[in-house]
Parts: sequence; structure tokens; C-alpha cells
Amino acid sequence: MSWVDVVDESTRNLTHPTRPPRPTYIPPHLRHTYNNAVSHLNYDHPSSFNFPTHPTPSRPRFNPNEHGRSSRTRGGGRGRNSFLVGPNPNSFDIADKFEKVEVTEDDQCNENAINFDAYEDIPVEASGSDIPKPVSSFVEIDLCEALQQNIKRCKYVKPTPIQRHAIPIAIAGRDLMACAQTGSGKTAAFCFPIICGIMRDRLKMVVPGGGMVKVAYPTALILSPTRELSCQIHDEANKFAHRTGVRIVVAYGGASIGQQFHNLEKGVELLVATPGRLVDMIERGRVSLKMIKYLALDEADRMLDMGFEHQIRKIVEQMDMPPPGARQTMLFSATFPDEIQRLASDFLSDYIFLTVGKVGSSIDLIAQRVEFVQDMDKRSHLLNLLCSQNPNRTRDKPSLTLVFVETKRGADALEHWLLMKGFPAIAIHGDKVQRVQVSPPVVWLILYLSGVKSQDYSIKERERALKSFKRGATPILVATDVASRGLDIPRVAHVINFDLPKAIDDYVHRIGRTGRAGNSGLATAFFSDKNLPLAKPLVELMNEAKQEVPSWLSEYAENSPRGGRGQGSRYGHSNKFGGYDFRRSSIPSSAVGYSEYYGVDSSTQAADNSATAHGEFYAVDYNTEYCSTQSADDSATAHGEFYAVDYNTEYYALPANSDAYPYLNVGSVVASGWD
Ligand SMILES: Nc1ncnc2c1ncn2[C@@H]1O[C@H](COP(=O)(O)OP(=O)(O)OP(=O)(O)O)[C@@H](O)[C@H]1O
Repeated sequence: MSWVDVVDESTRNLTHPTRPPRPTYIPPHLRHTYNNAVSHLNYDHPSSFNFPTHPTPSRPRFNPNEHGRSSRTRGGGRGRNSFLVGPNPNSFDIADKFEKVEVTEDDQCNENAINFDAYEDIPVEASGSDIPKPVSSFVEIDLCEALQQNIKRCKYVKPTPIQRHAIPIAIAGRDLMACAQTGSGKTAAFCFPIICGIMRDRLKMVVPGGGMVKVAYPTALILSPTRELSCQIHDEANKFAHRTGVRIVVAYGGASIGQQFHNLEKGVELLVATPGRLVDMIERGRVSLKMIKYLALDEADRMLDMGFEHQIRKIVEQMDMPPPGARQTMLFSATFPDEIQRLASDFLSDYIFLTVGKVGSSIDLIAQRVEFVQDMDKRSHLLNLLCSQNPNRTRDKPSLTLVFVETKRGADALEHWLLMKGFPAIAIHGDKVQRVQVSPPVVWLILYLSGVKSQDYSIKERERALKSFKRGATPILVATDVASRGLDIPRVAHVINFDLPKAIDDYVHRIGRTGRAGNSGLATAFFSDKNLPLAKPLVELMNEAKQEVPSWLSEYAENSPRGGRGQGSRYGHSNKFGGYDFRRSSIPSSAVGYSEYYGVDSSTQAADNSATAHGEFYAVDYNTEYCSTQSADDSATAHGEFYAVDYNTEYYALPANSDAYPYLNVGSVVASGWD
């Protein structure tokens, strides 16, 4: 069966629901072990698979004539017609649908949808003072009744590990920096406490205005880097806030600001926004942040890196938002480079740092494969991969494949090429406006006649691409990093890094589009000469995730310049995976003149001798209060990775030599995998 047949079939099934289902091919993300996942995907022997019909690929070892009919006559046209269908006829209004979900006390329906077994041994680290205890069920948390009902409606039977730990912390009003694996339920972890807080505060707070107001005074703000992610958070938050009366508005750039002002005028308590559009609204005097009590940054490390930091600082520090301590701030991501932790700490007050899960444990979730492919061979290799990938189905819908490329132009070109080859692909990137600008005059005429503005059109184009992909009409999405973070798309079975990213953190987020909510997935990367700096961090990541590392990649890693994650990290420092609160490596005042004392909490008490010996970790005694002139462990200093002190040390200090400072960075915290 070819891709076009699959799409055609899935479209037909929509209109003929009585049609008997085809035998289901078990997709990788429903298999429980790596071996199972890859045993059906034998890439070295593509002929052992049910090849689709497609035009001749350029790769010589693949001969389409051995594998089926030519698709030029059959597949191409039908494919294109079938995936360029209009809106899903079965699409429904989420609110209506949600209303009809029955709430029962013993609703176990979704338990199978999420792999809770994987939670049992998940490593969790928390640091900070007076850390609230985790819970094991939602009912243990003091959430209001309507929210509890909505949790059941969402069929969230149990909290995920990040929810178990983070929600009690947030409900207790504490500031939080939380790092947990992709797809592990962070959205609910910050939405539940915010919605609950808004409902409680209503009783005490008087918000300016009333009725239709020109200036909006939200009490909660969630910032996220992309419009797609903001919309997704808005949809989720709306489900959680169903029948609570909490008013939620989303604001993002590239769409009509007028409509968004109109939405704000109707009242807003929780504003979900992208930074640029929010700054615009504040500067036009239409939004005031002076009533903000809850601030959450999703994908916080991205929000504070070079691209966004300026805007975020403006919003958080230079507008009228209450300062840290007067508001509650929560930062969430799957990756937290320590430089970003440092920046983020400016926004927080007496915060708790939480990491849930370590990379080394993601074995059952995302099977990672790396293949050496030179740039010129990538297309034919991709074609082989797509061909050998049986058009998987989950509940009679095709499984989805996400292909990451480096540039917008590359995304468009690959989309076009895949279409030419008869594969139902669609591209998404941040520059759809340009595509509109070069559109033929007839497109402009249609837009003009239908009263659609170009900005709206570009947004709609992006939305349309995502919708078409989500519902399986175009089961291959070619994307730039605009789709690498946060997007929660069920049935993404395979992530292909056609072009690897420059930073390993981006790789972590990209592959995290599969293997979500405890399900397994498959990630394939095309590694070329250009990716040498990524070799070492990639090998480290794969080793820690207990993935099979090809010997050629290990050799590259060994021969590549020193730097580990440093070379592959956009932040340029050596790193170790696993949870680590950067405050543990802060430089105390007596050592090098830093004014801030780092308070060590109980979670740091267990000093690890082997760590000391390896010079990778430092540990200080539980009762440590001061720093003194204890000299740093030589081996640690020599490795330049970490400062180590003796297990029984009461005091710790860092060498006064300021050159040592850069080496003391712990690097990025990356969490991935649930068990
Ligand atoms: N307690 C729960 N029970 C069942 N499903 C859950 C639960 N919590 C979250 N989910 C589901 O898990 C999926 C992933 O959640 P979410 O998108 O919040 O992950 P995330 O940690 O924010 O991922 P990313 O790092 O990629 O942004 C969603 O489909 C969500 O509905």
C-alpha cells in the first residue's frame, strides 16, 4: 500500500464509517521495547517491507521496479487530491464535546493511553528550602471541585511524575524552575495551579474595570515561544477551566490584533501569549500587567535565550508587573542550560528547582538511530526510509512522520520534492508570509475578494498545515524548529532529523515530538560531515539513554575536539546530563567575591565518593553554611568540569582563580524518558 492509498483510504473511511477496518499494523510507538520497535523496521533491507508505489528514487541500490507499480500514473494525482481536502467533516467544537464527557468516579478509560508503569522508578531531584511533599493522586491536592471534575473529564486518572511533584509546590505558592521530559505533562502541571489560584483569588481581589473594558488586567500570564504552542496551551487551559468561569484569552503575532483586542475587552483572567504580540499590546496601552499574580514561562530556556530574552525582560522587568515575591513565577522546560538558569533566577524568589527523569532512562520510549548520510544523498535516503516504513496505522488512522530540516527554504523544497515523488507531505515554518508574497496574482485576487488579510492568510496556512498533519490527511510534516518544541501531536511515530540541529538541546526537543505520554517512538537522524561538533554530545545522550551507538559515531566523538555537550550546545559549556540546580555551583562570596550565599538543602547532602573521584560532581555537607578555602579536588579542576570536595567537608570553596569559573558550569539539565 502506498502513502497515497493510505491517505485516500483514511479520507474514504471518514465518509464511510461502516467500512470494515483493515488489519492493523502495530506502529512503533505502541510497541514496548526497542527491539520490538526496530525489528519491524529493517532499514538495511527495505525490500522486506510493503513498499509503496512511487517514482524512481535516485539511490542506486533501490530499484522500484522490483517493488511494485509505478505511481506516476496512479499515486501522484490521487495523492495530491486526497490530502488537499478541506476542513475535516468530522471536526467538532471542543467545548461541546467536552461538555458531553461523562464524569465518573472510577473512570479508568485513559489508563492504557499513558504508560504509568514507566513512572515507578523515575529519579526526581528537588532543591530549595521547605519543599512541599509530592502527591500520588489528584484528589490529594487541594484543587477546587470544578477543576477536579475537569481532570476526570480529561481522563487524567493519575498525575504524571512532574505533576505529582510540581503541582503541590505551585499550589503552596512557591516559585518553581522545573525540568521534565518532553511529553510528560508539564502543561497541566502549571495550568492546574494557575486556574485554581485564579478561582481562589477571585474572592479576595478586585480587578479594575468590569464589563467591556479597554485595558485588560489579567491576573495570570503564560508565555510561550510560538503561536502554535500558545494556541495549544490555550486549548488545554480551556478544557481544564471548563465551567469554572475562568476567562482565558490567547494573543499571538501574525494574526489580526483587532480580533484579539476584542477578545480581551470581553474580559481576561488568564492570558496566554507570545512575547512579541504581548509587548505590542502593552505598548498600545491595551494590556496592563500590574495585577499579575501568576507568571508561567513554558519552554523557559528558549524564552530566555538570545532570541527572546530582551522581550521577556521587558515584559517581566520593565512593564508594570509586580516583582518576584509579589507574584508567583513558574518556569518549565525539558532542557535547562545553566546559563539560562542563571538568567531565569532573576525572575524568581526563593524558588524550588525540580528535575524529573534523566536522559539515561528513555530507552523504552524513543528508539534513536543515527545514520551517516552525506548531504547529497539525503533525499534518496529519506525516500528509502519512507518507503520501508509501512504506512502504519493507529486505530485505522495513519501514523505520522515529522521530518526536521534546517531552513525554511529547505522545508519548502523538500515538501515540493516529496509531493513530486507522490508522498503526502506538507511544510510548516515561520516564514509562510514570504510564500504568500510570491503567490500568483490569482491568489491575491481570491484573498482580496474574500476579505482575507495576508497576515491572516499566512497564519491560516500554518494552521492548515498542522491540522492536515494532525488528522492524517498529510501524514508527513516537513518542519523547521518552529515545530520542535511543545507541540503535542498524537500518533507521531517517527521523527526524522533530515538536517540535525546545531544544539543538542534542540535535538532533545525535536525527538520529543514522538514518544509522548509514556508511549514509545522512533527517531532517525541523518548525520553528515557538517554535524561533527554534535558527535560527542549525541553519543553522550544516546549512551545515557542506553541506545545503540554506531561505532563510526563513537569514533567521530572520540576524535572531535573537547567539549562534549559544550560543542553541541548553543551555550558553549561543558555539560552533564541529569538534574542539576545551577545554584549548587554558584560561587560563594568568600571564594571569589560573589555576594549571594548559596543555601544547600537536604537533597545535596548525599555526597558521592565516586563523583568526587571522577571529579565530576561536588557535594557539600547538609549543614554547610559557609565557604572557606578548602582547595578544589585536582582531578576535578583538571577535567575542568566540576569542583569536588570531600564527603565530610563542612565548608566548601572555589579556587579564587577566576579562570576556573567557566569550568564550573554544570551545563544543561536535560530530562528525557520517564522511567
Ligand atoms: N495525568 C495525565 N494522564 C493522562 N494523560 C496526560 C496526563 N498529563 C498529561 N497528559 C497528556 O500527555 C500529553 C503530553 O503532555 P504535555 O503536552 O503537557 O507534555 P509536555 O511535558 O509539556 O511536553 P513538551 O516538553 O514536549 O512540551 C498530552 O497529550 C496530555 O494530554
